[in-house]
Amino acid sequence: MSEEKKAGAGLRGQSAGETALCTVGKEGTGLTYRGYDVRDLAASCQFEEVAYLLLYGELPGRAALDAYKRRLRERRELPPAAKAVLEQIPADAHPMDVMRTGCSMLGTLETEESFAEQSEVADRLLAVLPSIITYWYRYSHDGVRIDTATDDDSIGGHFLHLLHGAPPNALHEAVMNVSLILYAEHEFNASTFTARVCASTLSDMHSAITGAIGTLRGPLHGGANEAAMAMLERWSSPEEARAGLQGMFERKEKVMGFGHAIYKEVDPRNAVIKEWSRKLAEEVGDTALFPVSEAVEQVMWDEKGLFANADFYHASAYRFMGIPTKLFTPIFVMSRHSGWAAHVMEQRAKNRIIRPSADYVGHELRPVPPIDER
Ligand SMILES: CC(=O)SCCNC(=O)CCNC(=O)[C@H](O)C(C)(C)COP(=O)(O)OP(=O)(O)OC[C@H]1O[C@@H](n2cnc3c(N)ncnc32)[C@H](O)[C@@H]1OP(=O)(O)O
Ligand SMILES: O=C([O-])CC(=O)C(=O)O
Repeated sequence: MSEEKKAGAGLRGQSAGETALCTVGKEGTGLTYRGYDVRDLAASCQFEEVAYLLLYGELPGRAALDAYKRRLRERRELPPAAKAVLEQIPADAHPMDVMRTGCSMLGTLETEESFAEQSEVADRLLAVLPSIITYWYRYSHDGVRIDTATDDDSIGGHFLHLLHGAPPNALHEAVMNVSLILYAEHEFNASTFTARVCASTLSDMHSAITGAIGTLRGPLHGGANEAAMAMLERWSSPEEARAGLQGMFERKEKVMGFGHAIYKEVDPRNAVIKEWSRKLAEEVGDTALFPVSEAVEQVMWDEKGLFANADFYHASAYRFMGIPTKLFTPIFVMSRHSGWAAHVMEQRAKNRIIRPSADYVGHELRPVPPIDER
């Protein structure tokens, strides 16, 4: 990419507004949610506490957290009309399309009539997104109509329970909790910015979240965790991975799960999820995927100066927990919804329609030729 193109391309380095929710890459590395370091949140909080922090402004006390978790548990059931729609979606549909459709469908059944309802809509979606994806998955793949109204304590546990048909062990529930915290919020990334643009027109919450899901789907953004898994499973040893990477470099292919638009030295989420992936590798007795992942990480750093981003070790972590690859990015949705909804609320609180300008690079003004002369 030329320097001239790079300067303006992708709005890189330009501020597009204010937020009190998050900082990304200050001093090149850190990530904070409302002033808390994400590593501290991941070490000592439940995802529901972090969602509450993002949506309501402060970490909850014990009583507020218990009440919030109860509130979310009560909102896990799908309306019959949503189930009927999900049952029509074929098994080979992409699960991100299912998430997008499910969210949009809910917008027709439980429409946000006024912004006074925004917290209710945000919490309802937070509670029901795992139900949407697992209801469709289990119906289309296993032919069962699951009861999504479980009393699992956590959102991560609820998801794994519905997916596998049995409650998860403590390690898996802990990994899901950390994963959901790490993915929850990231300033003006592409999907969040989509949500804010939509909200800035005074549109409804479901529209903003549906648009954000569509944006997260791409392999340059949330879809990279699935793309990283597809790449890693081609190699069964570090040697194969090193050779495979050389081929990718020669063909100038992107290596998914590496690089970042904002971080320049490290993505702080990577070290956290990597350690949990290592624990899971020990649990399942893995001798291939984790060493292959580490070899890829080393080669990318040594030869390209590129570091693993949040998506890379999520691939192996999710695989070790038996989660199908195509459900990786929907888990990202289940988490990032908390950030998206918080941004929608922040945008609404101090709104001006988001409408930048473009540098025109097309034709000079010219006459319209008669149709037979074109
Ligand atoms: C949760 C998330 O969404 S994190 C991001 C997930 N996405 C991925 O992992 C996809 C792979 N990574 C990428 O495509 C990019 O690094 C992005 C999209 C994340 C960031 O894009 P940009 O900000 O445009 O990257 P940046 O300008 O830093 O790239 C610099 C150079 O490194 C190259 N590069 C960046 N990432 C990679 C990569 N993963 N593999 C190979 N080359 C890369 C770019 O092609 C670019 O080369 P060029 O100057 O010859 O065009
Ligand atoms: O910030 C970005 O551009 C992408 C990212 O890491 C995220 O959304 O988590």
